[in-house]
Amino acid sequence: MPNSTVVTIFIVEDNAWYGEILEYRLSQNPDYQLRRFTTVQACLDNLGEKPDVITLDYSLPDGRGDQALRQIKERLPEVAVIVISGQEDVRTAIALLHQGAYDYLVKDEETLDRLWNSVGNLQKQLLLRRENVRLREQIGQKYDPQRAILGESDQIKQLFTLIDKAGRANISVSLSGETGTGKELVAKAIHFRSDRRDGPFVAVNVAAIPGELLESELFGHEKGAFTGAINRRIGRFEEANKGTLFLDEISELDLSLQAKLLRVLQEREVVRVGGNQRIAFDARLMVATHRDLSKEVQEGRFREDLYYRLLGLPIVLPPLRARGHDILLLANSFLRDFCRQNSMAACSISAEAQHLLLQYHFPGNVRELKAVVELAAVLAESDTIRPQDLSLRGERPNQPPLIVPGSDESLRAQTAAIVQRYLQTYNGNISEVAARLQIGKSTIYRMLQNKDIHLP
Ligand SMILES: Nc1ncnc2c1ncn2[C@@H]1O[C@H](COP(=O)(O)OP(=O)(O)OP(=O)(O)O)[C@@H](O)[C@H]1O
Repeated sequence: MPNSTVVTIFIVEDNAWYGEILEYRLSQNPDYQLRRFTTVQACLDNLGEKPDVITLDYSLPDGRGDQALRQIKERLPEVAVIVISGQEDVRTAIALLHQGAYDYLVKDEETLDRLWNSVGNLQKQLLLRRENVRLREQIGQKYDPQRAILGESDQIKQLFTLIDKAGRANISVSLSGETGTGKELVAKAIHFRSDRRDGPFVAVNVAAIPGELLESELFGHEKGAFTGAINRRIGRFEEANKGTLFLDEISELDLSLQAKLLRVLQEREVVRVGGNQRIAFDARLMVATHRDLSKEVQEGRFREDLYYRLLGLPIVLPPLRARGHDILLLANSFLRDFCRQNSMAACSISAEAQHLLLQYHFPGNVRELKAVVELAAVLAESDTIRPQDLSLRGERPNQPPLIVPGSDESLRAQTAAIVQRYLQTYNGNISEVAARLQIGKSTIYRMLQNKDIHLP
């Protein structure tokens, strides 16, 4: 069954005429296996058939959509429920999405197309999931994140060789490269190629944790070790037992913690803050930094003995601007994924925009490229991305920089700002805004639910 392309869909609709229309539209895909019910109870009675998708009329004779949704989800948490309502009600939509509905559609002239797209997207996700399960079963191992590293340039080919070597040898690995070049991605790839792949991959960004909390984050603490230590907590070293511990931005570790880390690595034991028991750990260490660690040593900010202990196999990630046509390969891949995930028409990049991307210096590297391309897909007024849709720093001096390096949040904030502007212009008319931006109404409802935007 996991390999099958069939999607089982229940249509729950008491209006016979409308039910017929929905069934007719969906029946145009021969892979959709359809069943129709007119009451919540009849739907519940047949959940044993394990439908993949349920389209649920909000007002059924024996129950409202939210109650029905709860009952369905209690019994079949995996099923995707698309609620179809007679009238648009933002509050209800938000509540339903919050309750786990996959989508919320309003009965209007576009419902059939939206339903078709929504179910189409679900089918793609479902098939991917099934394929994934099948492959895992077939090769008897977990998904290989090395496949997630895209690139055909010589630099990336060399990187694959190093990942392979690092996967086979159980030595420390130190990754360096500018922000957003893929250091964490590579660390994960090495972990999943190593014989520790069945153990955990634990990542800690040293720079993101306040100094006073870092020691307990890494090594754990005993109950009452300090104000606020209400319970005992194991640290990341213990958590990574039998797996890999990835310490990002290692150069930000202060000198006193550097001394503690060195001792832990020498003795292969940790002592929780406020405790005295020595706890052995078995984790492979990988570290990353965007700084030149040897320079940090020279300038006295990083201990030399720790540096040599951590260095292991050094891997340097090239900046994106040095990867030639990989830029376009990555851009097209990010664009395809983004359009698919957001039910947008597939976009392409015009020759002029491609030229611009190839010329740009990408200080935020792959992370920046991803954000630029996704934002361009939102801003583009047709299905082709043109140079004016690309928010490249320094390209348009009159505009504030749209993408902040190192921040995945920036795209979200920018998208929200655009949607908010449109909502303002179109007096909060969600259908109008969705149509103009070519995004699904459910995307807007989700943004409202997350309080990224608000109704004017
Ligand atoms: N070669 C690649 N193929 C596909 N995606 C990539 C590639 N390199 C990086 N990415 C994506 O770019 C983003 C940034 O990657 P990652 O977090 O690994 O970078 P980093 O070097 O660890 O960044 P930082 O130094 O800021 O922590 C992630 O979304 C990652 O999946």
